[in-house]
Amino acid sequence: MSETGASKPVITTDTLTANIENKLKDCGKWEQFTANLGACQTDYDRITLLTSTPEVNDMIIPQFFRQEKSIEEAEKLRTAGNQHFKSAHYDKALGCYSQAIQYAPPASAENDNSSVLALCFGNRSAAFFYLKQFHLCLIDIENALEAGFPVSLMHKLLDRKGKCCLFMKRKHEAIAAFEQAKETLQNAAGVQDKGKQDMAFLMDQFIKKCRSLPEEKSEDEAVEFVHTPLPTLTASSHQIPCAADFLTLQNHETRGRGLYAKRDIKVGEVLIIEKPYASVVLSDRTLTHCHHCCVRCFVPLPCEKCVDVVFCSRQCRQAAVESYHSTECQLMSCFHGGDVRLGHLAYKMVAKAGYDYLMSQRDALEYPPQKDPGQFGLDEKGVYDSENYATMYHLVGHSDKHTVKCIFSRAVKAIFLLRCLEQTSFFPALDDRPDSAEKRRVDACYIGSHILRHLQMLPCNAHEVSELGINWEEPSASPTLEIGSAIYPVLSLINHSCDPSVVRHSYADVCVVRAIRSIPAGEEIYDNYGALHPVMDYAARQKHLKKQYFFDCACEACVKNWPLYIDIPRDSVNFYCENCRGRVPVPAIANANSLDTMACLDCGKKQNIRGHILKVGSLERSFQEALHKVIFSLDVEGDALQHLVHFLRVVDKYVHRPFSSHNDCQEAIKLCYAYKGNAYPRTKRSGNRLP
Ligand SMILES: C[S@@+](CC[C@H](N)C(=O)[O-])C[C@H]1O[C@@H](n2cnc3c(N)ncnc32)[C@H](O)[C@@H]1O
Repeated sequence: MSETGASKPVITTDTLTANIENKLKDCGKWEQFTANLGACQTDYDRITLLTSTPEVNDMIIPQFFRQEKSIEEAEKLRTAGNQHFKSAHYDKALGCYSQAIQYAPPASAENDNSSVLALCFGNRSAAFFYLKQFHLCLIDIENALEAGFPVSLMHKLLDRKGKCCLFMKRKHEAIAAFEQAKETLQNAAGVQDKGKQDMAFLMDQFIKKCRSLPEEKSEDEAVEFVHTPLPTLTASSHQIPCAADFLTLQNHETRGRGLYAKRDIKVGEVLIIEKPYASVVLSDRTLTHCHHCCVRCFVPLPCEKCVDVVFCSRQCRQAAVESYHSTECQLMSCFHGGDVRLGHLAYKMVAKAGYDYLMSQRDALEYPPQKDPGQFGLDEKGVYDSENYATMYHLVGHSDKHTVKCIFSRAVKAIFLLRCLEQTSFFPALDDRPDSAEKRRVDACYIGSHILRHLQMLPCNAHEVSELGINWEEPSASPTLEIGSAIYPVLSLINHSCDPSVVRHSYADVCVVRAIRSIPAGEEIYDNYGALHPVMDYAARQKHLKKQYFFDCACEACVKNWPLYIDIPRDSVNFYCENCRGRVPVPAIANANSLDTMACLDCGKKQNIRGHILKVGSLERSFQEALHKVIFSLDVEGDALQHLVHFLRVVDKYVHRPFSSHNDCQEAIKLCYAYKGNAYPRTKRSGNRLP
């Protein structure tokens, strides 16, 4: 790795693959090489072939370009921030201070300019204060104190803390901060005695004001900045701990493993709350979203060593460093320059599992004790646990269906990532034993085979981590933004339908799965793989699913060729036949009283379903009102969501899909749930400004 940090041109792994292909063609070895690659049976054989072919191996040298922490750069950015601050451009000042914080090295024994980081935090706290973001200001004051804020300026920081607490009506904290501020005045540099007296007088005035405040309980606003509190499962499954106890894992002849309902599941019930085994934020979000949990950072905290990632809290930073960040810190620009995309996730999965685990589990992973593929990933107690690496190892990869060229490009990427891993402390150091180098070569091929395996399975198993980009003017037009990618071993068990029964939402990087239509006992749970029947026609859906997921969809919407949303007939609704669950067409729900007996289109039986029609019709008004509240005002605090859920439960009982009101209701419910998860900005009035 370059120790100089000098800028070097960076080549993407796609270009690298093309260059290697050209080189092999130029020397007439391409045909034989691809034939050999096509004949390889395992990922280990594939990695071994590429690494033992000099024309390939010698070209896969990641270019390491890293930007170091720099006091000079930090000071430059802090000065720019101060200029914006003086002109009362607090938003711009905030941006500069956040960048300065990225570059400022933390305090250390060798680093006598240690207060730069603390000063940057202090400056940013001032910008938050003037933006009236008192909660965020307090966090940065704590950051400044932790980073060693200079004693000579401490009175200013504590005075700001007092004022923040006063604005937030935290009476006792405010008094304590002003008292402390007064005490530290004696150390204030460059302030005459008279100035100190004036300041102390003002602080006393504030203390008086605080004392006159009523006693109030302060509320923790922190969670509201990013998402509402996580829901809970009523009871969790013994077999799949992050899933509800009414789900079970089964194997289907053509669809493979899937999750099934053990009892009737109602619209709105929570089925799964899963933390990913690993997640990554997208490369354009690395300075706005937490590297560990993907949540939007309002007070970004830098990594202490690299300038490329931010964390939302000390806890996340510590968890990342202890688990995997030490094996990627300083390599982030290499991943971005190499444009490895999902490769970073594959890398992180292997880094998190660790060398010792992967070596010790080699036999168990390659030759699982279970004979039935439907049982793969279950541990010795029969538990399918998302924290168990074996669950991911056995996710469907379809490696037999990829073209040789595709395997080649993924294998190049895997070796690129392996070389990155080799730059870190992941592998044990070579020792003096004569076979040490050879053992390392074999180990490296084995670790590389895991990266390649994940690169093949991630395109059909990884999920996005999302955030609702709230458009307060037109809530129904709020886009769902992709902020990261993650691997959830349980979610990955859910098969696809173009008419899904569940919907997923992110709370930080935790995924919450809820029922979006009624699911009868025994039915399989269906997610959607980006091919929804109301908005994508049959041919486009089939093409997408075949290309990325290698199957022909035979869901009800596909088999019955349901129309697109805009083409769903509005002049007639099909109710369930009491005899055969077939279709009884009803021309106008509103005129149910005038309707007589009607015949089922499927079994021909005549019946009077006026009672059912009236039940649906009686909800029409509350449904429309709730829909209006959600779609036009994103009013999710009242009972709108409850009305929508009730409407859907009743409609599901009596009416066949497709039914346009069913779609409208589902979309409104999804918007409510999306708002409860990651959503930004969460308030209409001020928004939460992004540093
Ligand atoms: C994310 S995995 C789902 C879990 C998978 N069935 C398993 O056994 O691990 C996606 C893969 O499952 C299969 N699959 C998903 N939905 C399907 C469907 N509706 N029909 C047939 N196969 C399906 C396809 O092979 C697809 O690539």
